Amino acid sequence: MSRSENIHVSLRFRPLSNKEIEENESMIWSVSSTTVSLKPEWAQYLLDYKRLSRTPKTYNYNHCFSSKDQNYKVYETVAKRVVLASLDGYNGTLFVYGQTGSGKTYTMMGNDSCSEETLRKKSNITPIINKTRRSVSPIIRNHSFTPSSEVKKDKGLLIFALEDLFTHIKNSTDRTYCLSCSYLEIYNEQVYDLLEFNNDILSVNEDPQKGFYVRGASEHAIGSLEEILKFIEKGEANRKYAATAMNHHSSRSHTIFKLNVTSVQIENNDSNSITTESMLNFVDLAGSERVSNLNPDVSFEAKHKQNKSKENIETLLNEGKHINTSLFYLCQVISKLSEKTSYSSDSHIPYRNSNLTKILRSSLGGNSLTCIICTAVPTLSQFEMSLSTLRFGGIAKTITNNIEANIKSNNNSELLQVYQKDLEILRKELENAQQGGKDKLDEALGIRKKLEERISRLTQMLFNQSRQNHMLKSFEENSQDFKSNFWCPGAGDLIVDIKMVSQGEKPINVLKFDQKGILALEKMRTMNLDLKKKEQEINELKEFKQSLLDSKINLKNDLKQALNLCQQLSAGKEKYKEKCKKLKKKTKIFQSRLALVERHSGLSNLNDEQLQELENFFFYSLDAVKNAKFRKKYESKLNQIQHDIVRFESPIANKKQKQLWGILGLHDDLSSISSDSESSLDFETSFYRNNKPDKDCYNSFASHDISTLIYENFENEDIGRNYIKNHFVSENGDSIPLNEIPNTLLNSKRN
Ligand SMILES: Nc1ncnc2c1ncn2[C@@H]1O[C@H](COP(=O)(O)OP(=O)(O)OP(=O)(O)O)[C@@H](O)[C@H]1O
Repeated sequence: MSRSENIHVSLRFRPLSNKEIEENESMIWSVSSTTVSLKPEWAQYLLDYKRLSRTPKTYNYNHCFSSKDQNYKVYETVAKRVVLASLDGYNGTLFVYGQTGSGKTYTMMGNDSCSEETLRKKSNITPIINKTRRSVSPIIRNHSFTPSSEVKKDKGLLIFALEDLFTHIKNSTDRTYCLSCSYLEIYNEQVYDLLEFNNDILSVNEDPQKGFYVRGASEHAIGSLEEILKFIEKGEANRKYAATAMNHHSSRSHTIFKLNVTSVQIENNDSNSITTESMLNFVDLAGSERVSNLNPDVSFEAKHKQNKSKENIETLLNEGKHINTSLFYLCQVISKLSEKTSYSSDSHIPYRNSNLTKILRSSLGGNSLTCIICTAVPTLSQFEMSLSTLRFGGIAKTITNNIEANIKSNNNSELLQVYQKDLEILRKELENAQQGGKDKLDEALGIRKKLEERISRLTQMLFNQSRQNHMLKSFEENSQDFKSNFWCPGAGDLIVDIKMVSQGEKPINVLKFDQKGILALEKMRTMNLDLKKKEQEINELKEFKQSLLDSKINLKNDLKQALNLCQQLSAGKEKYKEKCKKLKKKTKIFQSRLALVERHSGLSNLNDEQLQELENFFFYSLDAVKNAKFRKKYESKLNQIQHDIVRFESPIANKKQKQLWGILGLHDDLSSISSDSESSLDFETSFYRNNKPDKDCYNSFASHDISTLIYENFENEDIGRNYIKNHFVSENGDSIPLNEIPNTLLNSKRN
């Protein structure tokens, strides 16, 4: 069953620093247990100097802490509840928010030493602007509040929380707890692992079930408080700090210390146990800062002989830019969450804008008891920055989270049941022994020792079991990663085992395997084999897919060809149809002709031969008819022509006739004339000339007559011809050769 709970917000002002006291800075805020307001005289002052536009309001929070309050009070008042709830399976987040130098790291980490070692280091601290990680513990940081020799020890909330947790775990008799931790840093928007420092950038991934998580972050099992403090110290040594005007030891990154708390409740009566799993986040944010506050304190630097290089300033500016940007996105998420209605969904909350908001996703509006401690500087000079922090806190406390304990029911192994029974028996024995008075004291102590041993063994077993489960889960989730981390080149399927790792083979992100981890390795080996098989199957499938693709292409081409063929066929079909139509028509005609033929010939059912004969006959007749038609046509034309000839010839003939008759008459006349041939010839020629007969007529008649004339009038032909030659000329005056006089005329004359 989940329940809603608003984010718990408290406000804390730090005391004035030595420097601020020297500069006569005043504390302008008055603080009660739950409210913060400006002191009236300072409110008026700020209004007068226009640093405030209207009368300031009183700010309410779940708790407010004055500059005199110690970390312990803060822990007891606001953090303890969240921390202890983790033992019952509730996720929790404690985070500190505020401007740079306002006491966030002090609140979270304190200024107390965790070990003798760190105390020894204290005297060697040289706060410098650095780009790289330094081996400086947070708990040995140099405070300018009191002389270093008199540093007042004050543990941070994280240390109080861990101490509290371990005390509770120790006192718990019905549950066994397993703790593991990881420590992350977001520097310039990149996520680093502070416990496995190798400068590898980790990615923040999203999982539908888990939500956002940092992939590849190392997780370390914790056996004791000392162990965990060592991890913190290691992480802090890798964290980035730098000196700025506001803080000589300013955090340049956001850090998230994650504590996984798993508990197993041991029931006496049955083998079922309740397992709870929770996550506690301790978030120390880098402080929002003004660019003007970034310059390192010159006097401080001079004191420490520190060179203020241009490069350092650029680094600081870049860091400041990233810090402010991510804080801006955090404020944006907070603001959106405060506006969130029951209708709006998470998709409207811009968690994805930065790694910080992604990592804090479950703490802001998710399943987590969240407690924000806003830290502020109470001075007049930092008024605006403090106001901004107060507003942030005001908005954040309106955000509601849905909280639900992460409880699982779990079946333990038979061994676990045996241990449970053993424990029960031992407890009873102890009770009996304790009741037996002094005599039984030794016995009771012995039983108690046994009981403690069993408990310790059981704890160890549960812890290993939980670790193993955790690892197996990780293997399943990140099998690919594990493969690449543990794959030994050239060793086939073999996995690098612990020995090889210890011999310096150096796989990256090595998990420290305990004996139980070997089991997990075995499982991983099997998984690798499975993976290989799967890869082979995938390859085969890929090949099959390729062959399918090839045949798809071939089929496509075939289809194209078939389509073309279809098109051609359909075009041919059209033609064929047309032809069929024509043939049908012809057949019809033929049939009708055939019928005609049959009707006229009186024949029926003619065979092919007969038909052929008929056809020949038909065409022959047709030719004959055609010829007869032609002949008739041309005969009539011929007649017409002949008729025309006659028509045209008759006047010529008449004329000829007339001329002939004239010639003949002349001839007679000539005969009767005296023998003076020359005169008759002259006459004759002159006649021709005067009558001008046409050339043909002249030729036809004259030649004949001339021959006759020659023959009849000249005793010698040559003399006659010469004569004619000289005197017989054509119409145009040329003399006509005798051989050209047509003989035909002679015939016609005779006729
Ligand atoms: N409540 C307090 N009591 C005594 N000293 C304090 C308190 N809060 C802060 N300080 C001192 O103020 C200085 C700045 O504090 P701290 O480094 O915690 O600031 P911060 O908010 O973490 O700054 P940044 O964001 O720059 O890291 C430190 O020297 C710290 O010891």
